Amino acid sequence: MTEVGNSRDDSVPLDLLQSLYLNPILSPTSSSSFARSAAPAPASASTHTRTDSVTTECYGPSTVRDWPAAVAFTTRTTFPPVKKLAPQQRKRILVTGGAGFVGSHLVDRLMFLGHDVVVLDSFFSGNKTTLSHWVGHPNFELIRGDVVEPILLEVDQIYHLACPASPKAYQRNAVKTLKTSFIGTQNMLGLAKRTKARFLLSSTSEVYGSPTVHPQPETYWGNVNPNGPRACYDEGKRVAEALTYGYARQDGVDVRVARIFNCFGPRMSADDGRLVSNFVVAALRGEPLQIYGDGSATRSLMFVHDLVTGLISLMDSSYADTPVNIGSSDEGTVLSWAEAILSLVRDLRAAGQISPLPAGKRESVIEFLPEVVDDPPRRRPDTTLARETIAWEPKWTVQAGLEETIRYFAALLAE
Ligand SMILES: O=C(O)[C@H]1O[C@H](OP(=O)(O)OP(=O)(O)OC[C@H]2O[C@@H](n3ccc(=O)[nH]c3=O)[C@H](O)[C@@H]2O)[C@H](O)[C@@H](O)[C@@H]1O
Repeated sequence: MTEVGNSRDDSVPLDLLQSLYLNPILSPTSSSSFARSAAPAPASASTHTRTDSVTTECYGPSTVRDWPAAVAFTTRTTFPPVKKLAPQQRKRILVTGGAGFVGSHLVDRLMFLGHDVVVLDSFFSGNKTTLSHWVGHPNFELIRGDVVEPILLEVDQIYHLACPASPKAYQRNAVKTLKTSFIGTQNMLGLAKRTKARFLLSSTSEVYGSPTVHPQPETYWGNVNPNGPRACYDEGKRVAEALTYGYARQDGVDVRVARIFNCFGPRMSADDGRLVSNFVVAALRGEPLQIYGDGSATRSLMFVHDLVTGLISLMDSSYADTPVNIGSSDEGTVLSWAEAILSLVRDLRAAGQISPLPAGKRESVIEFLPEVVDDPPRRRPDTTLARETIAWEPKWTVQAGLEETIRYFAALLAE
């Protein structure tokens, strides 16, 4: 695969995207000018060069008159090349939670496509390093702020992603998760109403709870425990959906809702707590892969570049009637995913693509722990609607996505 995207207009070369999360870490010597040689620029691309600084010879009395232009260091950063869009095509896009795992990949894509991107993030579960490569770019703005506070901005589109997504993170502060889902979504819908921006809510497969219908179509209303440990997220996202359609019906806000199914990829944090990051990190460290329960629960795994393509396709489509499942049909048991990850790590090690096991460590084993409360026993999206309305379906195999993720974590752990 050389391009990522759904159509000619929204495609970005894969190696450009990779250069922002993989190449610089894998080859430290290339870090100062990464993307330049590895990645061909798209046809109509412009490169911005930032030069902060002036001279390093400013300490003698003769140069004092140059103050304050002179500073004591010189930095020079070449930004990755971005498309140059005509003013009528170029949008001002707000991404809440843009410093998070999914948000940062979405921001990379929107930046490469040539838009003006504003990120609003509280850094509760996001991380500044995911976007550091754009800081200072004229098309990019990073605001530290919490969506539970209203904000005044002028934008054309809002991708509302802000909310911790891993069960470990969203259960850590259940009330905060609920406030983010309700008040945060209300604030962003209010902003959409005022600015007439199109609004996309990142919802979740967790609105289906422990499903009694399989696979899950958007018409299924779900089976959620309203007061269990996952309720803060499941019910939070359900009320966020209700609010979204409330603003659409009552105030004419132009809305889209994506129900996201088990996404993984580079930039998940090593202690994120979800299946793929936990198993990959454990396998790389030579520690046990811990399965909660007997490993028979199923999940359908989707690689992050596919998700981002789905989000952009949905935002830019005319389909606004109902939520749309964005997920992969590649369903497997938790045990089968653990075994697949162990075997891929073994193969990549044998091929010399990642470093050998740490000294004194043996290859990981699988360990079974007690199951967690209300863990959905199975999950697979029915993606007919996505195919029919936004012409989207995943292009990455789970194996290709896992290999990319393993290389990323191997590089991260080696740092
Ligand atoms: O993407 C989704 O559809 C939703 O799924 C996730 O929830 P969950 O499916 O429980 O995600 P994981 O924490 O990755 O767990 C998947 C399965 O693996 C198991 N698991 C996870 C981690 C681990 O170390 N061991 C283990 O056995 C879990 O018990 C569960 O059965 C996230 O909570 C949501 O943000 C997201 O919207």
